Amino acid sequence: MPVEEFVAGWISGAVGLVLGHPFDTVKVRLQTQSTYQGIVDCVVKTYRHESVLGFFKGMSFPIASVALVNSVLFGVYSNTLLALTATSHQERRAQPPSYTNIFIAGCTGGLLQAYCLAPFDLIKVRLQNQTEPRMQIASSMPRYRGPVHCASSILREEGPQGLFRGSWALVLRDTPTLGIYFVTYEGLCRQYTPEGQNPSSATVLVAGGFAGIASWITATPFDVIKSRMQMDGLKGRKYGGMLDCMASSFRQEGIGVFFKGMTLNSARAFPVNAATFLSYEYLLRLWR
Ligand SMILES: C[N+](C)(C)CCCC[C@H](N)C(=O)O
Repeated sequence: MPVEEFVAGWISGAVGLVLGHPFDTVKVRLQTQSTYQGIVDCVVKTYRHESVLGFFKGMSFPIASVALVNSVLFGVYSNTLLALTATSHQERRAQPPSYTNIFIAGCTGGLLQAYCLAPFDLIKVRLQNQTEPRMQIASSMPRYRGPVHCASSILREEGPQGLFRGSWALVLRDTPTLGIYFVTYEGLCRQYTPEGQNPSSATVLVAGGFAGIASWITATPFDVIKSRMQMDGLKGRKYGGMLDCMASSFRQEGIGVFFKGMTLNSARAFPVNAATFLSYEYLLRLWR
């Protein structure tokens, strides 16, 4: 089993993650809290109240887990393609796999990475939603002191299954949309690269960026539901389950609720995934 893909997936994921975290924090807050009027309002309030550090809340666990999550995504994707088409990463430029196989491999990678991601993503979302400034008076101490305290509190208060809250919505969000992700990336690379050659860095950046946007636009409706399910349970249970969460969000806020955070998801997706694919391709070529 080629190991390079796993390692390249890990490093490239970390690069993308740091770049995109501030966008992600604002998005999570807009999706789950109704105190903000919009992106600008949320940015201003976060900055005033919590300084620039507020935007980086909840980042340490994703950094630690991106190794696992992204290496599972890229590693499973590449190895599924190997099983389906009997071509390794090096051979794929000369013998390009069909889009159906790329889609199936992307979905398989997406499904498995969603399960690894679930507990880390939950902790990230809970920490991002703490709006207390870092330095404070005892009366407004945030509920969680950090990622480890957050994980242990959830285990204690909500049980082990509490750590997987929202994981169904996460699986539904990631499985088809990671198929779309790789199909878009490959499609754009092929479009702009002469046959049999490796795509140029500019092509990889643009194809990666648009793959991220296509995947995040389609993922946003389940992303909203996922974030809301993850916050549920913090102050008692509000939703009877995923379907109930969808129905009651729709009833209260209309169809627009499923598109909350779409602008930010797309704005974040371009740089994050351009960087991810560029470093991924670069590392794999380096190790050949
Ligand atoms: C499938 N979905 C769009 C949800 C995620 C795509 C993941 C790509 C990258 N790790 C990122 O954070 O943008």
